[in-house]
Amino acid sequence: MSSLRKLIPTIANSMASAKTDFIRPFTVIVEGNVGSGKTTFLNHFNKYDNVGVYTEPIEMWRNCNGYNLLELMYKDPKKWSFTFQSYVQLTMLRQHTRLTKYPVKLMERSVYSARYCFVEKMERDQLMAAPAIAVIDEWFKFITENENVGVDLIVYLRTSPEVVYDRILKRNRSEERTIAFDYFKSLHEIHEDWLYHKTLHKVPAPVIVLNADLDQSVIGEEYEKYEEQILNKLPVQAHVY
Ligand SMILES: Nc1ncnc2c1ncn2[C@@H]1O[C@H](COP(=O)(O)OP(=O)(O)O)[C@@H](O)[C@H]1O
Ligand SMILES: Nc1nc2c(ncn2[C@H]2C[C@H](O)[C@@H](COP(=O)(O)O)O2)c(=O)[nH]1
Repeated sequence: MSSLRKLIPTIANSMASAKTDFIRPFTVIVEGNVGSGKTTFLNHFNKYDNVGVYTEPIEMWRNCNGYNLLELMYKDPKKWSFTFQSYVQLTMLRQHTRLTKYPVKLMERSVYSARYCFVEKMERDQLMAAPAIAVIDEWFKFITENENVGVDLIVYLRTSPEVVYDRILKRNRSEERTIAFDYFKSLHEIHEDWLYHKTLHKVPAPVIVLNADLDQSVIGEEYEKYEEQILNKLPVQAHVY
Protein backbone atom coordinates (compact mmCIF):
# COMPACT_ATOMS: atom_id res chain seq x y z
CA MET A 1 0.00 0.00 0.00
CA SER A 2 1.42 3.42 -0.95
CA SER A 3 2.44 5.64 1.94
CA LEU A 4 -0.28 8.15 0.91
CA ARG A 5 -3.08 5.56 1.26
CA LYS A 6 -1.74 4.74 4.73
CA LEU A 7 -2.17 8.43 5.60
CA ILE A 8 -5.85 8.67 4.62
CA PRO A 9 -7.32 7.21 7.87
CA THR A 10 -5.04 9.50 9.89
CA ILE A 11 -6.16 12.58 7.95
CA ALA A 12 -9.80 11.54 8.22
CA ASN A 13 -9.50 10.99 11.97
CA SER A 14 -7.79 14.33 12.56
CA MET A 15 -10.48 16.11 10.52
CA ALA A 16 -13.17 14.29 12.49
CA SER A 17 -11.56 15.20 15.80
CA ALA A 18 -11.07 18.81 14.65
CA LYS A 19 -14.77 18.95 13.81
CA THR A 20 -15.78 17.60 17.22
CA ASP A 21 -13.20 19.85 18.97
CA PHE A 22 -14.85 22.99 17.52
CA ILE A 23 -16.86 24.45 20.40
CA ARG A 24 -19.07 27.30 19.22
CA PRO A 25 -18.81 30.26 21.62
CA PHE A 26 -21.89 32.07 22.93
CA THR A 27 -22.71 33.85 19.68
CA VAL A 28 -24.54 37.19 19.55
CA ILE A 29 -25.53 38.78 16.22
CA VAL A 30 -26.16 42.53 16.16
CA GLU A 31 -28.87 43.42 13.67
CA GLY A 32 -30.42 46.67 12.53
CA ASN A 33 -31.04 48.98 9.61
CA VAL A 34 -28.18 50.61 7.72
CA GLY A 35 -26.77 53.30 9.97
CA SER A 36 -28.57 52.04 13.10
CA GLY A 37 -25.34 52.09 15.10
CA LYS A 38 -24.14 48.46 14.93
CA THR A 39 -20.44 49.32 14.55
CA THR A 40 -20.72 51.88 17.35
CA PHE A 41 -22.41 49.28 19.55
CA LEU A 42 -19.64 46.73 18.83
CA ASN A 43 -16.93 49.27 19.65
CA HIS A 44 -18.54 49.72 23.09
CA PHE A 45 -17.99 45.99 23.78
CA ASN A 46 -14.38 45.95 22.54
CA LYS A 47 -13.24 46.83 26.05
CA TYR A 48 -14.15 43.39 27.45
CA ASP A 49 -11.37 40.81 27.34
CA ASN A 50 -13.74 37.84 27.06
CA VAL A 51 -15.51 39.03 23.93
CA GLY A 52 -14.47 38.54 20.31
CA VAL A 53 -15.92 41.40 18.20
CA TYR A 54 -16.41 40.80 14.46
CA THR A 55 -17.51 43.82 12.46
CA GLU A 56 -19.11 43.43 9.03
CA PRO A 57 -16.51 42.57 6.31
CA ILE A 58 -17.47 45.66 4.31
CA GLU A 59 -13.89 46.24 3.14
CA MET A 60 -14.04 42.81 1.43
CA TRP A 61 -17.20 43.90 -0.36
CA ARG A 62 -15.45 47.12 -1.43
CA ASN A 63 -12.47 45.17 -2.78
CA CYS A 64 -13.11 41.68 -4.13
CA ASN A 65 -10.00 41.07 -6.25
CA GLY A 66 -10.06 44.77 -7.12
CA TYR A 67 -13.81 45.08 -7.70
CA ASN A 68 -15.95 47.33 -5.45
CA LEU A 69 -19.01 45.08 -5.37
CA LEU A 70 -20.83 47.37 -2.94
CA GLU A 71 -20.50 50.27 -5.36
CA LEU A 72 -21.48 48.12 -8.35
CA MET A 73 -24.58 46.87 -6.49
CA TYR A 74 -25.79 50.36 -5.57
CA LYS A 75 -25.05 51.76 -9.04
CA ASP A 76 -26.77 48.96 -10.96
CA PRO A 77 -28.69 46.71 -8.54
CA LYS A 78 -30.51 44.83 -11.28
CA LYS A 79 -27.20 43.69 -12.79
CA TRP A 80 -25.12 43.18 -9.64
CA SER A 81 -27.44 42.12 -6.81
CA PHE A 82 -26.89 38.40 -7.29
CA THR A 83 -23.11 38.82 -7.49
CA PHE A 84 -23.08 41.01 -4.39
CA GLN A 85 -25.36 38.79 -2.30
CA SER A 86 -23.37 35.67 -3.28
CA TYR A 87 -20.24 37.30 -1.92
CA VAL A 88 -21.98 38.68 1.17
CA GLN A 89 -23.21 35.17 1.97
CA LEU A 90 -19.68 33.73 1.58
CA THR A 91 -18.02 36.45 3.68
CA MET A 92 -20.66 36.19 6.40
CA LEU A 93 -20.26 32.40 6.47
CA ARG A 94 -16.55 32.98 7.05
CA GLN A 95 -17.40 35.31 9.95
CA HIS A 96 -19.74 32.73 11.50
CA THR A 97 -17.19 29.90 11.25
CA ARG A 98 -14.07 31.87 12.26
CA LEU A 99 -12.48 30.18 15.25
CA THR A 100 -12.09 32.37 18.30
CA LYS A 101 -10.42 31.97 21.70
CA TYR A 102 -13.15 34.06 23.33
CA PRO A 103 -16.13 32.52 25.14
CA VAL A 104 -18.42 35.22 23.66
CA LYS A 105 -18.56 36.14 19.96
CA LEU A 106 -20.24 39.40 18.94
CA MET A 107 -20.94 39.63 15.19
CA GLU A 108 -22.17 42.54 13.10
CA ARG A 109 -25.07 41.11 11.08
CA SER A 110 -25.23 37.50 9.85
CA VAL A 111 -26.17 35.14 7.03
CA TYR A 112 -29.70 35.47 8.44
CA SER A 113 -30.16 39.22 7.86
CA ALA A 114 -28.45 38.95 4.47
CA ARG A 115 -31.12 36.43 3.38
CA TYR A 116 -34.14 37.57 5.41
CA CYS A 117 -33.71 41.34 5.02
CA PHE A 118 -31.58 42.25 2.02
CA VAL A 119 -32.42 39.41 -0.37
CA GLU A 120 -36.02 39.82 0.78
CA LYS A 121 -35.83 43.49 -0.23
CA MET A 122 -34.27 42.66 -3.60
CA GLU A 123 -36.98 40.10 -4.27
CA ARG A 124 -39.73 42.63 -3.50
CA ASP A 125 -38.05 45.18 -5.77
CA GLN A 126 -37.56 42.54 -8.49
CA LEU A 127 -33.85 43.24 -8.56
CA MET A 128 -33.01 39.55 -8.64
CA ALA A 129 -34.67 37.06 -10.98
CA ALA A 130 -36.42 34.08 -9.39
CA PRO A 131 -33.74 31.56 -10.49
CA ALA A 132 -31.05 33.74 -8.89
CA ILE A 133 -33.00 33.93 -5.64
CA ALA A 134 -33.49 30.16 -5.77
CA VAL A 135 -29.70 29.64 -5.96
CA ILE A 136 -29.00 32.07 -3.11
CA ASP A 137 -31.70 30.32 -1.08
CA GLU A 138 -30.32 26.84 -1.73
CA TRP A 139 -26.89 27.98 -0.52
CA PHE A 140 -28.53 29.61 2.53
CA LYS A 141 -30.42 26.41 3.42
CA PHE A 142 -27.28 24.30 2.98
CA ILE A 143 -25.24 26.68 5.14
CA THR A 144 -27.78 26.93 7.93
CA GLU A 145 -28.49 23.17 7.93
CA ASN A 146 -24.90 21.99 7.61
CA GLU A 147 -22.49 24.53 8.97
CA ASN A 148 -22.11 25.64 12.55
CA VAL A 149 -23.69 29.07 12.13
CA GLY A 150 -25.92 28.83 15.17
CA VAL A 151 -26.62 31.94 17.21
CA ASP A 152 -27.62 32.27 20.85
CA LEU A 153 -28.89 35.85 21.01
CA ILE A 154 -29.95 38.60 18.64
CA VAL A 155 -29.49 42.25 19.57
CA TYR A 156 -31.89 44.32 17.47
CA LEU A 157 -30.85 47.99 17.29
CA ARG A 158 -34.31 49.39 16.63
CA THR A 159 -34.32 52.77 14.92
CA SER A 160 -36.68 54.98 12.95
CA PRO A 161 -35.95 55.47 9.23
CA GLU A 162 -35.64 59.24 9.65
CA VAL A 163 -32.89 58.86 12.25
CA VAL A 164 -30.80 56.41 10.20
CA TYR A 165 -31.21 58.51 7.07
CA ASP A 166 -29.82 61.54 8.90
CA ARG A 167 -26.89 59.49 10.23
CA ILE A 168 -26.08 58.04 6.81
CA LEU A 169 -26.07 61.51 5.24
CA LYS A 170 -23.65 62.64 7.94
CA ARG A 171 -21.48 59.51 7.59
CA ASN A 172 -21.34 60.25 3.87
CA ARG A 173 -20.08 56.86 2.69
CA SER A 174 -19.34 57.29 -1.04
CA GLU A 175 -21.29 54.20 -2.20
CA GLU A 176 -24.40 55.25 -0.25
CA ARG A 177 -24.79 58.80 -1.56
CA THR A 178 -27.43 57.90 -4.14
CA ILE A 179 -29.72 55.86 -1.88
CA ALA A 180 -33.24 57.29 -1.45
CA PHE A 181 -34.98 57.54 1.93
CA ASP A 182 -37.62 55.00 0.85
CA TYR A 183 -34.93 52.30 0.66
CA PHE A 184 -34.20 52.70 4.38
CA LYS A 185 -37.91 52.98 5.20
CA SER A 186 -38.59 49.68 3.44
CA LEU A 187 -35.57 47.98 5.09
CA HIS A 188 -36.84 49.24 8.44
CA GLU A 189 -40.23 47.62 7.88
CA ILE A 190 -38.55 44.34 6.91
CA HIS A 191 -36.40 44.39 10.08
CA GLU A 192 -39.50 45.18 12.15
CA ASP A 193 -41.47 42.30 10.65
CA TRP A 194 -38.55 39.89 11.11
CA LEU A 195 -37.29 40.75 14.59
CA TYR A 196 -40.02 42.75 16.36
CA HIS A 197 -43.38 41.47 15.06
CA LYS A 198 -41.77 38.12 14.08
CA THR A 199 -44.18 37.68 11.19
CA LEU A 200 -41.70 37.47 8.29
CA HIS A 201 -39.04 34.75 8.54
CA LYS A 202 -37.64 32.32 11.11
CA VAL A 203 -36.02 34.07 14.10
CA PRO A 204 -32.96 31.91 15.00
CA ALA A 205 -32.53 33.04 18.63
CA PRO A 206 -34.15 35.14 21.38
CA VAL A 207 -34.21 38.87 20.54
CA ILE A 208 -33.21 41.80 22.76
CA VAL A 209 -34.56 45.10 21.40
CA LEU A 210 -32.62 48.31 22.11
CA ASN A 211 -33.84 51.84 21.43
CA ALA A 212 -31.06 52.83 19.04
CA ASP A 213 -32.64 56.19 18.19
CA LEU A 214 -31.09 57.48 21.43
CA ASP A 215 -28.27 59.90 20.81
CA GLN A 216 -24.64 58.83 21.20
CA SER A 217 -24.37 61.05 24.28
CA VAL A 218 -26.82 58.84 26.24
CA ILE A 219 -27.04 55.50 24.42
CA GLY A 220 -24.27 53.95 26.55
CA GLU A 221 -26.83 53.57 29.37
CA GLU A 222 -29.08 51.63 26.96
CA TYR A 223 -26.20 49.30 26.05
CA GLU A 224 -25.37 48.76 29.73
CA LYS A 225 -28.92 47.63 30.51
CA TYR A 226 -28.29 44.43 28.54
CA GLU A 227 -24.56 43.89 29.07
CA GLU A 228 -24.92 40.94 31.43
CA GLN A 229 -27.15 39.05 28.97
CA ILE A 230 -24.92 39.92 26.01
CA LEU A 231 -21.83 38.80 27.93
CA ASN A 232 -23.67 35.59 28.80
CA LYS A 233 -23.60 36.35 32.50
CA LEU A 234 -27.35 36.00 32.78
CA PRO A 235 -29.75 33.47 31.26
CA VAL A 236 -31.34 35.03 28.20
CA GLN A 237 -35.04 35.65 28.69
CA ALA A 238 -36.74 34.86 25.40
CA HIS A 239 -38.57 37.70 23.70
CA VAL A 240 -37.06 40.41 25.87
CA TYR A 241 -38.60 43.75 24.79
N1 LIG B 1 -26.60 56.73 18.95
C1 LIG B 1 -26.10 57.49 17.96
N2 LIG B 1 -26.38 58.82 17.93
C2 LIG B 1 -25.88 59.60 16.94
N3 LIG B 1 -25.08 59.15 15.93
C3 LIG B 1 -24.78 57.83 15.92
C4 LIG B 1 -25.25 56.94 16.92
N4 LIG B 1 -24.78 55.68 16.64
C5 LIG B 1 -24.04 55.81 15.52
N5 LIG B 1 -24.01 57.08 15.10
C6 LIG B 1 -23.34 57.62 13.91
O1 LIG B 1 -24.14 57.21 12.81
C7 LIG B 1 -23.32 56.68 11.75
C8 LIG B 1 -23.64 55.19 11.58
O2 LIG B 1 -23.21 54.51 12.75
P1 LIG B 1 -22.58 53.04 12.59
O3 LIG B 1 -22.19 52.57 13.95
O4 LIG B 1 -21.57 53.03 11.50
O5 LIG B 1 -23.90 52.25 12.10
P2 LIG B 1 -24.00 50.87 11.30
O6 LIG B 1 -22.76 50.07 11.61
O7 LIG B 1 -25.26 50.24 11.82
O8 LIG B 1 -24.10 51.26 9.85
C9 LIG B 1 -21.89 56.93 12.16
O9 LIG B 1 -21.44 58.15 11.60
C10 LIG B 1 -21.96 57.02 13.68
O10 LIG B 1 -20.94 57.87 14.20
N1 LIG C 1 -27.66 44.66 -0.52
C1 LIG C 1 -27.07 44.40 0.65
N2 LIG C 1 -26.44 45.42 1.26
C2 LIG C 1 -25.90 45.10 2.43
C3 LIG C 1 -25.93 43.82 3.01
N3 LIG C 1 -25.29 43.89 4.19
C4 LIG C 1 -24.88 45.17 4.33
N4 LIG C 1 -25.24 45.87 3.24
C5 LIG C 1 -24.88 47.26 2.93
C6 LIG C 1 -25.64 48.28 3.67
C7 LIG C 1 -24.64 49.38 3.82
O1 LIG C 1 -24.62 50.18 2.65
C8 LIG C 1 -23.31 48.67 3.95
C9 LIG C 1 -22.82 48.42 5.34
O2 LIG C 1 -23.91 48.16 6.17
P1 LIG C 1 -24.06 48.97 7.57
O3 LIG C 1 -25.46 48.68 8.03
O4 LIG C 1 -23.01 48.38 8.46
O5 LIG C 1 -23.82 50.40 7.27
O6 LIG C 1 -23.51 47.39 3.33
C10 LIG C 1 -26.58 42.76 2.31
O7 LIG C 1 -26.64 41.59 2.70
N5 LIG C 1 -27.11 43.10 1.13
